[in-house]
Amino acid sequence: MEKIYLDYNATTPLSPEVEKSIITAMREAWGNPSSSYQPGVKARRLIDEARSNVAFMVGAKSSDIIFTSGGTEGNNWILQMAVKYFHDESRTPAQPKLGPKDGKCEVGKDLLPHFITSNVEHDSVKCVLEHFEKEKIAEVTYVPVSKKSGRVEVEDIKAAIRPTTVMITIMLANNESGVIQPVAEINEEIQRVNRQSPHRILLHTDAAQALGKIPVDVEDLCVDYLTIVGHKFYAPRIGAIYIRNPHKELRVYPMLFGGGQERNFRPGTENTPMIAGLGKAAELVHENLKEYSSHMAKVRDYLETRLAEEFGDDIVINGKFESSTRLPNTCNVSFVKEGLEGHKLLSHTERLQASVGAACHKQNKPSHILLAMGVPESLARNALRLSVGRETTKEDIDVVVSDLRKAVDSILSGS
Ligand SMILES: O=C(O)CC[SeH]
Repeated sequence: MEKIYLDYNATTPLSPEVEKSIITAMREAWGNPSSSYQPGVKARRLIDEARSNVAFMVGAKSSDIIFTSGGTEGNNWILQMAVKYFHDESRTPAQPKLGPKDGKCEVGKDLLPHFITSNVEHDSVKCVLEHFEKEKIAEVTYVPVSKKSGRVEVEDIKAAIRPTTVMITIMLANNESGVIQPVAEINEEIQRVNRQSPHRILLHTDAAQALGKIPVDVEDLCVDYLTIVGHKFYAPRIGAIYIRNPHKELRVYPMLFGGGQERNFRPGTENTPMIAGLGKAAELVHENLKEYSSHMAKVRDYLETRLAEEFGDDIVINGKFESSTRLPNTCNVSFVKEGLEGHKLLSHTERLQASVGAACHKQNKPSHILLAMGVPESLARNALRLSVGRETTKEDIDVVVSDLRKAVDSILSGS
């Protein structure tokens, strides 16, 4: 029987237009983009067009966009650039910043850059910062999200600032709960702090889960860096980063060295077909976001209505708070009765394809993100993450709810 895919936060298929653009680029723009003859010129033209479309999607200039292999590279690179920026600035104790106590650095102590982040970040941010701590490359404050909203609070971020704070990195929307983080509010406040200080606190957001679902605009968000991930918005497995005015305002510290591509910021012969696909996907988002978002919200809301009709008080929706908003496509639901662990439910469904949390997390452990939001362990263990896509229909939802009913009954009856 045909499967119903409800794991679009894990990854998305290529949209037909994107697939076509990739194939065309493979066939017609196979040249090295640095070559001056026709196949190379064609490739260069496709790359420039893609850069422009990616920039349009996030309200940036083309020159602010640098292509990468994906979100993990982008997040690693941006965090490493912040460390280099800190030492370049040769921050000295003589220039205290707003700090938790008297705002003074400990004179004579080797200063380490300090990062502020949340406790619900994706591993490609969380693990980098943990590595920085372990290797004594940086200090990190993990600001807990409020259990009343699933969001980090602006005041808690401000309270974490130290004289050595070099970057605040908060994801724009969470991959498991869908909760949208107050990145614009935080950054507007930090811009005020920056205006009163000799040192700039850099501002980054991992926009992986937000792109293609909600509006993402670098000026509205007041970010200095933003991570773009293709395979969450029907593009291929490639990505990009946004840097505000690279080398004019913010210095770019390459992680890779080589043949000069990407203005020497990120060398390596460009992956023209995948970049062309990313550009086409970005163009589709720029043109159709309202329609995509509205459809996904309708279908996700229908899903939650049907789940409530079918299971009543035997389920709890995680991440649905009065004081915060969620991505339009994400539903995180826990089954209350004992024995209904998420992974067991999925093994008993016949048609549903979904996950208990992030694809990169161990499926049989309760999600640290749900625990961080205050979801009791028993419910975190029994959670399913259901994320709808552009093509998901209400008929699909009816099938999924019926599939879950059969799975629940089968587990509870011991069959
Ligand atoms: O499944 C997710 O939430 C992230 C995978 Se990159």
